[in-house]
Amino acid sequence: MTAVAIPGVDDAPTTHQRLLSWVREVAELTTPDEVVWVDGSDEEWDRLTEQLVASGTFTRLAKKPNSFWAASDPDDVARVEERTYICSQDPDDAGPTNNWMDPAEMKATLRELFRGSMAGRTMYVIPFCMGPLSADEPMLGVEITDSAYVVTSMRIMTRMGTRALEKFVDAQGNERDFVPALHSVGAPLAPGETDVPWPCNETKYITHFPETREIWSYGSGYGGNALLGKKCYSLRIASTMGRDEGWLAEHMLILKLISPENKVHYVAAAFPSACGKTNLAMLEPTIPGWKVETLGDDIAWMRFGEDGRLYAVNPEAGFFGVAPGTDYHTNPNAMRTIERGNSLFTNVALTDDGDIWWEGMGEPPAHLTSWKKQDWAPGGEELSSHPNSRYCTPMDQCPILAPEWDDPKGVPISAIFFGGRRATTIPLVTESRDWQHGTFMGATLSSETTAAAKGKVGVVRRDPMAMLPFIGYHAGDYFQHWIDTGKRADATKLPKIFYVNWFRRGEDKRFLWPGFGENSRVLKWAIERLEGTAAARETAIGYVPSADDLDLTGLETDRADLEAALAVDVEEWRAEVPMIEEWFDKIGEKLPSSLRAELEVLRQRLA
Ligand SMILES: Nc1nc2c(ncn2[C@@H]2O[C@H](COP(=O)(O)OP(=O)(O)OP(=O)(O)O)[C@@H](O)[C@H]2O)c(=O)[nH]1
Ligand SMILES: O=C([O-])CC(=O)C(=O)O
Ligand SMILES: [Mn+2]
Repeated sequence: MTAVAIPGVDDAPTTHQRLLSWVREVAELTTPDEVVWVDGSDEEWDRLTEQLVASGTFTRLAKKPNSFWAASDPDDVARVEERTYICSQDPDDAGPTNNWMDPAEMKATLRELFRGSMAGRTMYVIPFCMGPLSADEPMLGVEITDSAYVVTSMRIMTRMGTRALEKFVDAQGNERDFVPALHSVGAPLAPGETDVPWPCNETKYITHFPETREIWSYGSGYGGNALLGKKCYSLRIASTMGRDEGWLAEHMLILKLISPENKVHYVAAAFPSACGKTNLAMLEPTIPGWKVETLGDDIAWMRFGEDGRLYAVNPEAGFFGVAPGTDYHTNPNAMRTIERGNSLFTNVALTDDGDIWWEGMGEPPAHLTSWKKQDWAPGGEELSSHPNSRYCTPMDQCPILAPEWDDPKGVPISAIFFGGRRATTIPLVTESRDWQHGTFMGATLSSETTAAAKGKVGVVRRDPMAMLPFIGYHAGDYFQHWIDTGKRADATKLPKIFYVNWFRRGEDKRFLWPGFGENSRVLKWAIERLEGTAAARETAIGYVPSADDLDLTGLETDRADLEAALAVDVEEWRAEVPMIEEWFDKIGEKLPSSLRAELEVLRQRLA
C-alpha cells in the first residue's frame, strides 16, 4: 500500500493495468491536489472553460458561441526546437538534425523537474486516439497534464475521453498499447498561492523516447509543445513507428480535388510551419467548376492499401491554424469554421465587443486589447496579434469537410506536393521525373524560417519534407525510408511528386504569384500531368510548365510576373548546389547514395 492518497487517482474508469500503474506513478511523482479522468463530455467542457474564465486564462467571446480568447505568457508563444530532444539509446539514431540526450540521463533530469511539479494543481488524465476510432488498430495515447487549457485544446484536436478509453481494451479483452505522454507546465502552487493566467516555466524540455514510445514535455503550455497528440506523437513518435512498420508519418495536409467532370483526386502536401498548409487544404478554387474538400491541414499518416496505392489518414480532429493573414479573402472556409464557435483563440487581439481580430482581417477597430493584454490602436509600432497566434477549431465544423474524413481506410493519394517559402530560385511548380527524384526534391526542400518556432525569422534553411523539427530519428535513415517506400511499390501506382513555391518575389519584393485560391491553377496542372493532358518543358530541375500550360482563365496577374515565377534561373540553381552539398554532408554516411547520385545529375544538367 502506498502512503500517498491523492483524490481521484483510484476513480479510474478503466481496468487497463499499465495505464493505472502509470497514472499512479505520475501522481506520486508530481503530487497534484487531485486527479481527474477526462471524459470529453459537454458538461466537462463547460466546467473547465468556466474555471479557465475564473482563473483569467480565458475570456469568453460575446460574438462567437462557446468560444474563448487566451493570451499566453509572452515567452511561451511557439515550439521550442532547441529544447526538443530525441532520446534514443544510440545518439546515431537521433542523427545530425535532432538534439539528443541519453534516455536514462534525460529521465533522471526530468524526474527531478516533475517531482512535485503539479502541487496545488489538478492532474488531468486524457485518453485519446489519433485517427479514426473505428480503425482496426486504433492509435491510442494518454496525455497527463496539469493544464486545463491543454485539456480543452485536446478536446478539439483529438478524439478523446470516454470514447477513446473504450478502445483501450480490444474485443477479446486484451489491453492495447498506448503512448504515454506526460506534460506539466512546471508551475507548482504553494498552499494559498494564487495562480497566474498562463502558468509555465522558463526551463523547457520537449522530449521523446522513440524506443519506448514515450513523451515527456515540461515547462510550456503552447501548441506543439503541450498538445502532445500533435507533433510529439503524430510526427516524432509516429515517424519511428512508420520506419519500423513500413508506413509514413508526414507534416502534410490532405485535400480532395474534384474536377468539373466530377473526377476525384486526393493530394497531400508538405510545407513547413506557417507556409500555407491550412490555406491550401481549404482552398476555394478560382477556376470555374473545380472544387476542393478538406481532409486535414497538418499531418498525414500514409500506408499502402490492398490495391497497392498509398492511402492517407489525418490523425487529428481539429485545426490549430495560424490566425494572422486569415480572412474571408484568403481563407473563407477557415473563417466559416471558426464562425460556428466552439473554438479557442490564443495570442490574437480582443475587440471591445467581445470578438477577435488579427492582422490581415481588414480594417482594425479603433481600440483593441492586444495579445500582450495592452491597449492597442491602429497606427502604432506593435502588432495586435502575435505572428504565431492560433485558432483551435473542430474539423467537423468546416463547411467543405470531405465526407470520408473519418474513414479509417484513408484516401488514395494521387500527388504529393513539397513546398517552401523562398524569395528566389524555386519556380512556382516543378514536376519530378520519378519517385527517387521526388524524394530528392523533398530531401533538399528549403524554406525561410517563420514565427512558428522560436528563433530568427526569414533565414533560409533546409527543411526536408517540411519535417526538419519532426523527424523522430536519423534524417539519413528517414530519406532511405522514403526511397525504400518507392521501391516497395508498383511505380505506376505511386503518387507523383511536385515541388511548389507560392512565395517567390520580384525585385521590388512583392510576391510574383497571387497564391491562395489561385493555387488551384497549379493543382489543376498537376492533375492534368497525371492524366497526360498538360504540357511542360523539361528543365535541369524537372518538368516546369510554361505560362500557357497553366489554365489562366480570369487570372489578372501580370504576364511578366508569371513568367518570372515559373523561370528556372540556372545561375540561381548553380548557387543552390553547394548549399545542397553542405546539407548532404551534414547528413553524413547515412545519406542514401541514390540522393547523392541525384545531386550529381542536377549538377551535370546545370553545367
Ligand atoms: N503569399 C502567400 N501567402 C500564403 C499562401 N498561403 C498561405 N499564405 C500565408 O502563409 C501563412 C501561413 O499559412 P498557413 O496555411 O496557416 O500555414 P501552415 O503550413 O498551415 O502552418 P502551420 O499550422 O504552422 O503548420 C499565413 O500568413 C498565410 O496567409 C499563398 O498561397 N501565398
Ligand atoms: O505545432 C505547432 O505549435 C503548430 C504547428 O502546426 C506547427 O508549428 O507546424
Ligand atoms: Mn504544422
